[in-house]
Amino acid sequence: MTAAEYDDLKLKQDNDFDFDVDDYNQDEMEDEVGEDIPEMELLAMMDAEEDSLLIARRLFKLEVNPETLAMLKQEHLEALYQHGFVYIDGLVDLGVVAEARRVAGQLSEAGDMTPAALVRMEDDPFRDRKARDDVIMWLHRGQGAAVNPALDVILDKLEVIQRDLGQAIKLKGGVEIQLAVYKGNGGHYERHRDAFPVDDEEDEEQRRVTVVVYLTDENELNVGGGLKVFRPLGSEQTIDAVPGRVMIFLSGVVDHEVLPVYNMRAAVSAWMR
Ligand SMILES: O=C(O)CCC(=O)C(=O)O
Ligand SMILES: [Fe+2]
Repeated sequence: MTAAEYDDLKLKQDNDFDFDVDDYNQDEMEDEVGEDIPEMELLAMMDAEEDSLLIARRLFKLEVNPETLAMLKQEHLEALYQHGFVYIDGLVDLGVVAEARRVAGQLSEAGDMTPAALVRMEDDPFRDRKARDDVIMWLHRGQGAAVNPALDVILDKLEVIQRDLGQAIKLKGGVEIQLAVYKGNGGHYERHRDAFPVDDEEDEEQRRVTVVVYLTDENELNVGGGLKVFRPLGSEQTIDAVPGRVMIFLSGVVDHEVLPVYNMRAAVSAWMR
């Protein structure tokens, strides 16, 4: 239990005469306090103190020289600053998307990917305990499945995007990249956030920017699997997982949810710090 969660529990205890820790089975309590309540409640408490978008904005640099940008445009960076997210089409060749999708399907069919829900919490404490129905594989450039030429092109694009983002946002340079496949039987990923909002330039723990490249099939749109984003000011929007679309959002700012999906849905997600 983290200190904050402990404080939360203490608060509950102090305020509720009926609450007696000993009445609670330890496992149940772990479930309740350790998993379901804390992150979203903690985030809600933090959001109430200060809008997470305002916190994240403090990591933006004041000036960007557009000539130094290789893939992104200044307007994309401005949208990211304004809204906390932006999506861009046309950055990835659709032939590459189709081939990467084929490989993703093969890897998941062959059982080479791990159900994300089973990934050990120590490996990824923030995210993988949420209800999610995808299978995943970490990608490392030049290794294993990532040597596939189509996946390599996508990893290359992500590197370029990371450099561009680094022109506008103070990043430390770390990245983790994951291939995720939903097999299409109504699976989803419940509402969550990928990180806590930070404005500390030196922080290496929290993910700062999430970049998702969709490896969907243009003939299979409208069969679910949109990404519902909850904007910092409360409104919601669903972004379709259009083939090759690149969705970029501030990891500590934007809650999001993968809506139930009824065909195979593959994506490469990168978390940049
Ligand atoms: O695939 C997506 O659209 C988002 C995936 C996601 O939220 C995550 O892996 O954290
Ligand atoms: Fe996420």
